Amino acid sequence: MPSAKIAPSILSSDFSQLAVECKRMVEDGADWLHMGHVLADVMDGHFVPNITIGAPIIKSVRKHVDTFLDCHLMVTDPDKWVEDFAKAGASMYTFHIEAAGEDSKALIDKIHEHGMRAGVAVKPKTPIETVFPIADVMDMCLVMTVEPGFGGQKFMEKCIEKVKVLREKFPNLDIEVDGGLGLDNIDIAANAGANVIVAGTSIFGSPNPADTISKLRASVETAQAQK
Ligand SMILES: O=C(CO)[C@@H](O)[C@H](O)COP(=O)(O)O
Ligand SMILES: [Fe+2]
Repeated sequence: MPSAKIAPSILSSDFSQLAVECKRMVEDGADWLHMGHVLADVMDGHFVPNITIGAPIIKSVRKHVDTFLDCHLMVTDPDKWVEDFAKAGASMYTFHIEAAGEDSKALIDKIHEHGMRAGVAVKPKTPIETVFPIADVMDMCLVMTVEPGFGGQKFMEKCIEKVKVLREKFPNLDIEVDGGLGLDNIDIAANAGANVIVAGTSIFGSPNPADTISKLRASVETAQAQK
């Protein structure tokens, strides 16, 4: 079973202090930093109704931390940004299967050629079976537990069934959950087999982020020990 990793989502950070916020999370025990990217695509409209940050910000953050940068691309044309993110210092490039469709396998190859790990994200309404044909080439599956676009939304428990199905079929795969996760629902995700936990609001909004990170990790490790 792959190890537990806690990835605070910088979407919930103070963007005016981004490097300081990232360093604070690393000092508080974060394994990865989850960098959500929602870019406007002027040709196609938006994948989600929000715009946040892109590769230039990753490049700036990379100067301050050597932590694993887990980049979640919520964009209509994920193929377009691979080179920029690789050059900027991204560690993982996770794209949405809804955006890449039939081109997913070729996109994973391209991400690998650019020296990054490849993650594949699925929105709440997308059946998990859509990733099965590429499961042997992807490095991680991101199961969204909210509709992508914003931090601070309510956890959708029904998405956890997908985590169970994936874990059963792919015991060694990194399975990431993202959206509405915190100490009140982490056990549900951990018991289903998720090992990479994204948490924005619950970590950045905690009076003691180090304690929250440590409790989230303990939940995953306890669930893994019981399997
Ligand atoms: O990808 C996304 C939202 O689309 C996330 O990574 C959020 O940033 C998670 O934030 P919380 O739901 O934990 O506040
Ligand atoms: Fe995310």
